[in-house]
Amino acid sequence: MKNTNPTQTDAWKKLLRLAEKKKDQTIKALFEDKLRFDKYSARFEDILVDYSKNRVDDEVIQTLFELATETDLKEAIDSMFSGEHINQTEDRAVLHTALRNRSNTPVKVEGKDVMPDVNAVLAQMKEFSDKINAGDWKGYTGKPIKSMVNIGIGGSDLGPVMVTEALKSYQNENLEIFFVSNVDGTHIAETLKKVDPETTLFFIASKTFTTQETMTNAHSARSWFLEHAKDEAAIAKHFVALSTNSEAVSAFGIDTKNMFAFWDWVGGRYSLWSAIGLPIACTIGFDNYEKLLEGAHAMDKHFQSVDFDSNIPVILALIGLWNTNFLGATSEAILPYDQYMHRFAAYFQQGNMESNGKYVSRNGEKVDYSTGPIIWGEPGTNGQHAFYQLIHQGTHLIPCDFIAPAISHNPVGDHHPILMSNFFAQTEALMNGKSLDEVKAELAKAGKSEAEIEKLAPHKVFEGNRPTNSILVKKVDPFTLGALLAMYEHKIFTQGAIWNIFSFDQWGVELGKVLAKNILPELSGDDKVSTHDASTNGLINSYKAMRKG
Ligand SMILES: O=P(O)(O)OC[C@H]1O[C@H](O)[C@H](O)[C@@H](O)[C@@H]1O
Repeated sequence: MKNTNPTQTDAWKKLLRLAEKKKDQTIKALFEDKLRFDKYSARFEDILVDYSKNRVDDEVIQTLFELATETDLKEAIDSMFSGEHINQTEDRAVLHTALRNRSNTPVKVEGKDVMPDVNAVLAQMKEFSDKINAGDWKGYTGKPIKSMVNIGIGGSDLGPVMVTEALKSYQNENLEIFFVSNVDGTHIAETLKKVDPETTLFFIASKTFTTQETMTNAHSARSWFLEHAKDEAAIAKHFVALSTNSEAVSAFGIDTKNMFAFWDWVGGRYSLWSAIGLPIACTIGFDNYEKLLEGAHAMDKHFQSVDFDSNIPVILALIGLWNTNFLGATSEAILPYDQYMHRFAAYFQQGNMESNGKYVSRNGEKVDYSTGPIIWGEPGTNGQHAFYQLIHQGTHLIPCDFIAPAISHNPVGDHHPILMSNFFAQTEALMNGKSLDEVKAELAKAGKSEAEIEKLAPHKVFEGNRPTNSILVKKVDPFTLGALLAMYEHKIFTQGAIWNIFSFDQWGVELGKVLAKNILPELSGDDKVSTHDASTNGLINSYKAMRKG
C-alpha cells in the first residue's frame, strides 16, 4: 500500500476549491437535471443504492474518483485481496474476504493457500450446526439443545447478535439464542435465569481467548453449569470454543475437538464470516449462513473488479469522505427501516469507529484532516420521534443512510406501507426542507394573525439541503444482508485507504484495559488509594466508602 497524504494530491486541492465554489448549491436545484436519479443510483442484485440526494455534481464526483486514483486505491484493494500484510502495525494480512470466497480460488498468505483450512472449518461448522438444528446434539441428560448462549464481546458478539436478529425470521423455532457480552454480572445472571443447564449450549467466542469480560463470563457460566451437572465430563457436551488460541481453549477445559478455529488474519470486527459465525449457522441453519457468505462474496467481486464510477462501496466511501472532509460533517447516521435490523448501526459503530477512528497516518504522523466519523443510529420510525429533530433543524450536518426492504417479513395490515411512507418522506424532507414563504402561507391559511406568523414562522422553517443515501432492498434475506455488510466493510476500507491510516488495528482500546487491570487489586481491602490523580483517587475511595457504609 502506498503512503500518500491525501491532502497533497491535486484532487484534494481541487475538491477544496469546489467545496468553496459550490457552497450555496442545493441538492434540490441539482434535481433540475432530470437524469440525476438514473445517473446517481446503482443496482446490485436486489439492492438499489440511491446517492442522488447528496451535495455532489458531476465535477465533484469526477474529482472524487481522481482522488481515489491519485491515492492508489486500486492497488490497496488488490493488496488486501491478495493477502499482503496490510495490517502493518500487527504484521498481519487482512483476509475476511477469503472466509467467504465461494469461488474457492486459492488465496495465499505467505505462500500458503488458506482455502483448504477455511473449507475444513466450514465443513466442521456445517456438521455441528446440522446436528444442533436436527436435535441430534444431546446434552448430558440426553436431551436435545434448546437454548444457546454466546459469550463474547466486541467483534465476537456484535456480528452474531446483529445477524441473528436481522435474520430472525429464518430462525429454527425449536432453538433460542442469547448473547452475553457485558462483564456486569447482571448480563450473565439474567441470562442464566432463562435457560436450563440440561438443554443449553455455550459458545465461548473470543479470538484471543484472553479478553477479561469474556473469560469472566465464561468461568461464571462454567461454574453455574457444573453446579447442576456435577461432572466435568459433561462440559464437552455443553461448551464449544470459537477462537484462534487453542492453548487457552484447552486450559479453560474445553476439548479442542469442540473448538472451531480461525486465524490471525481475521480482524475481530470482521469475524462473523469465520467460526465466530457458528451461532448464526446454528440459529438460522447452515444453508442460510452459506447464503450470507455468498452475498458477501458477490459484493467482494463487485468491489474488486468494477470501475470506480460504478463501484458501490467506492462511491459511498467517496461521498462520505466529501461530507466529512469538505462539508464538515463529523458523524453519520445509519437508519434501518426494518425492526429486525435494530443492531445494524451498533455493529457498524465498531466496524467503522474501531477501523477508522485514528489520528495517526501510515507514516506515523498526526493527520491534519478528519478521519472516521462518529457512527450512530436507531431503526426508523423510532428515531424520528427521538433525535430526527436535530437532523432536520440542528446545527450539525448529519449525513444519513436510510435502509429499507420493499417486502416485509411481517406483512401485518398496512404497517409496511406506513413504514415506507416515512422512509420516503424523510429523505425528501431533509433535501427540500420548507422555506419561510411556505411556512408563512401555511400559517396564514390556518388563520394565524400577522403577529403570530412573524413570531412562529422562523421556528417552522427547515433549511433542507441535508444529504442522504437511500438503500432499498427487495427483502432482508441472508444473501442480501451478506452483500450489504460487505458493502459497508468495503466503504470503511476505501475511506481508510484514502485517509492513509491503518484500518485493521485497534490500539486505542488498549490503554483503558491496562489501567483497569492495575486498578482491580486496589478495589479490595480497606486501604485508601493514593496512586492516581486526585479525581481517580477520590472516586475509588468514595466507592470503597459507599460499599462499607
Ligand atoms: O474476540 P476477542 O479476542 O475476545 O476480542 C473481542 C474484542 O476486544 C477488543 O477489545 C477489540 O477492541 C475488539 O476488536 C475485539 O473484537
